[in-house]
Amino acid sequence: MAEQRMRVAVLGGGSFGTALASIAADNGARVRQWLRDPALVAQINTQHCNGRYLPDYAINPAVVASSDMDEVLAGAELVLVAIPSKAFREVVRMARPYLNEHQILVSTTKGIQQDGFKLMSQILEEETGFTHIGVISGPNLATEIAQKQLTATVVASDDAETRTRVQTALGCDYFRVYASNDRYGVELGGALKNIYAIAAGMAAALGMGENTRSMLMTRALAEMSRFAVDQGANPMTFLGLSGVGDLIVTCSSDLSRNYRVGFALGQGKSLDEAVEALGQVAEGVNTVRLVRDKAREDGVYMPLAEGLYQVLFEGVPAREMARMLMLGEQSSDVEFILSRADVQQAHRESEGHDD
Ligand SMILES: NC(=O)C1=CN([C@@H]2O[C@H](COP(=O)(O)OP(=O)(O)OC[C@H]3O[C@@H](n4cnc5c(N)ncnc54)[C@H](OP(=O)(O)O)[C@@H]3O)[C@@H](O)[C@H]2O)C=CC1
Ligand SMILES: O=C(CO)COP(=O)(O)O
Repeated sequence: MAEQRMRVAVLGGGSFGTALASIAADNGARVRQWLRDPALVAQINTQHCNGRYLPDYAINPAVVASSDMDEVLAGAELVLVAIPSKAFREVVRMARPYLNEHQILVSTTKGIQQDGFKLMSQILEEETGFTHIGVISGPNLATEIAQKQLTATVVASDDAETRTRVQTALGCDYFRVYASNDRYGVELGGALKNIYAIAAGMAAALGMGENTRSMLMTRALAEMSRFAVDQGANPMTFLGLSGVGDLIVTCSSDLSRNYRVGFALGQGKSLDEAVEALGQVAEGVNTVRLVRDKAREDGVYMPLAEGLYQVLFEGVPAREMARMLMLGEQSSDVEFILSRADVQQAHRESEGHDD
């Protein structure tokens, strides 16, 4: 039986990487976790605790941490990369000499690389040229996974073996893994929703109510779908856990770091103060800049991303931006049913009749 244990490597010692490593160990896998901080390595190995990122979590003692990439990757069949987008490529390059084409490589990271607007699995592909590549994304607050709250995620890959192996490695009685073959759509949803989580946190701090949050989330979904179509992706994927599912959790919970950054901004803190106080990655801060620029470049209408960008980087007060957004174009609810162009045309015709 022992020789059938799956061998899993996790790169990253943050909250999500730690939670996933422990789930795989709960499932009986042999798990090695790579992190660069030797003090944290020692703490995980001796106290089975990650005091910096998940202090109250009892990590499965079978997880063995190390700062030695060779040791962590040797013999691994499945490699989960849980490193923030800014350092993702750098860490994959460090790992590259110890990787081989038989391994399954999966990104868990919900961010975008500025250069070329690349998603993380595209970086995995570029750096390795391997075929077994996938992503995990969904409503997965690490702190709740650590509490073994019932949770679901999506593994997305066009490679069936990748999907199945991840479902086997991570699926258990508190963590369900659904499958998708739309890797780009699943990954894009995970990255985009962080933008709107910042806006939702800000709205909450400003005392805005549930109608407002509901409007924000639904219009966020419309905006994300518009962007997905522009990028050649299938917006139907956003109806799943990695789209609307993740949007709901991240826009509703102060366990989300993006939401917390937004909340701090809404309380009047500067962006630097909010990010500093968080002490962890809030991918949405970078993503809003990249998506806003890309939307402008491609002529995609994204008023929420544009508005948030102006609040974050151009000093427009959040309340003033909310007012401007409320007075903006009143368009179609679901554009796949009634197009924006049709609504705009009807307005023009109505104005013509009024003359
Ligand atoms: N946390 C969550 O609830 C979820 C997170 N995610 C995604 O997972 C990704 C990883 O997140 P998470 O675990 O939460 O991140 P954290 O911010 O909790 O931790 C980041 C980890 O990456 C390491 N790291 C950062 N920069 C480098 C570098 N240059 N070289 C080596 N290691 C580095 C950090 O090491 P050090 O401590 O030494 O800086 C730390 O171990 C994020 O992009 C996030 O979007 C997805 C779903 C849920
Ligand atoms: O992606 C997440 C939950 O699904 C985690 O969100 P934050 O990165 O905002 O904490």
